[in-house]
Amino acid sequence: MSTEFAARFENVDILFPPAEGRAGRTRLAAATAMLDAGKTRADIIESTGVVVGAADVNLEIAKGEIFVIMGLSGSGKTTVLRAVNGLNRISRGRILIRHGDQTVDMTNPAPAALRALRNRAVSMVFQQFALLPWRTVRRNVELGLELRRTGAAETREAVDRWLDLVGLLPWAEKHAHELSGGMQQRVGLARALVTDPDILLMDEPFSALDPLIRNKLQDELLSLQQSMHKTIIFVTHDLDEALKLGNRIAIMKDGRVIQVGAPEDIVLRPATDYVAEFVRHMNPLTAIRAASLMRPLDTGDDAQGAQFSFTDDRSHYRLSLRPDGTLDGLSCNGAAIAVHPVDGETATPEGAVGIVETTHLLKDVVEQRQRSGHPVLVAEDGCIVGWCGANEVLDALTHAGRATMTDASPTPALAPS
Ligand SMILES: Nc1ncnc2c1ncn2[C@@H]1O[C@H](COP(=O)(O)OP(=O)(O)OP(=O)(O)O)[C@@H](O)[C@H]1O
Repeated sequence: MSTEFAARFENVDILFPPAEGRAGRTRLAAATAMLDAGKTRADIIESTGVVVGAADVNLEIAKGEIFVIMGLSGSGKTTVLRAVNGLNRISRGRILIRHGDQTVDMTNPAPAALRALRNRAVSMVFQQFALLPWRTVRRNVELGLELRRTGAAETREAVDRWLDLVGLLPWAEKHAHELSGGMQQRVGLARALVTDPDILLMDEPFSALDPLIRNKLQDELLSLQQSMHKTIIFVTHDLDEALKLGNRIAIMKDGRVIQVGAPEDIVLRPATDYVAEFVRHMNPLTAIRAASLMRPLDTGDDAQGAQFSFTDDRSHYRLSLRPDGTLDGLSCNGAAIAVHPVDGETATPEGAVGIVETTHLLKDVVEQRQRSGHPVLVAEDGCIVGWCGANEVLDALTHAGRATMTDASPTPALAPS
């Protein structure tokens, strides 16, 4: 990956020996040899007592992305996450963390470097919120700044700002037990972000919440991220959550990473039967984006404006593009028809054709089709690049998880008419 990395794992093993000291080291050496000989986790624990938390993990997490680590219980997600801030010791390989213009090697960090990293570069949000019950909301959020000995005025300003951003300013003087679970986790989030870390570690932060609140907090996190651009490493065992939040997802099994990819890579091109099995249970509406399901317009490299025609649901559409790729006009069965860019703020007028961006989800496309009764146009940076009709939507709904949409039956590009 050419983008700047925030964290990089290079051939990382994390093994948990049953004892410390020399006995532990001997067993670790035996376990490492077994790992290299291709023995399973079960074999290794049986003969050496060593638990393989993570094995041969290679990851590059880009600055500013939400990177999700997903897998079943015991697959090694938390083990990997906790290695980023030094809570788990690396047995072999190395982890590099970027902090400002420095690169910190987490293999054997000096205590002072580790403290500085935890105080300034990496913050964590926990599943069970981990708020201090005797402190008010405000005093909980202040914690990280207190450890840094930040001045009172600066602390107040930062805490107020974050409490406001998570919608809890009116609750600043309350205690944790007076807040709902969702509100407590918002405090956890504000507490982690108030120190302005480079990397935010989130370990199943929404798992303890009921589905409605969970969904709301996911939306809030995505909306905060639009302005924060933090590097977030997010652990979950829920594929729908992973697909919704992740720019990229790593799937783990038995301590190993078995696939890393964008949500659509995971859904449409699962690397193994194991991943495909997961994907069969996901919700395609919130996983597939317009870019994958659309039928592309084949405008060529030097299109000088063009006319395209297509048929959807027995209606005939013609669209013309200007030389810069923007829409000039659209007709349905010979009659001009209005279009409306879908921006999430203003509702599409009845009967108008919606224009979604390539990043919009299948659910947005379905909603637009439902609303207008017409296909949906797909744009990228203002240029029309494709459209989604009934067949494209059906294909996406029925083929997702069988990995046939793009591999075995590619949708042909439409040539200019
Ligand atoms: N400190 C530790 N000492 C010994 N074994 C550990 C330790 N931490 C994790 N393990 C073991 O490592 C393996 C991976 O655990 P980990 O907590 O990373 O899994 P996980 O995918 O996060 O699971 P969960 O979703 O249940 O938290 C498990 O077998 C676990 O028992």
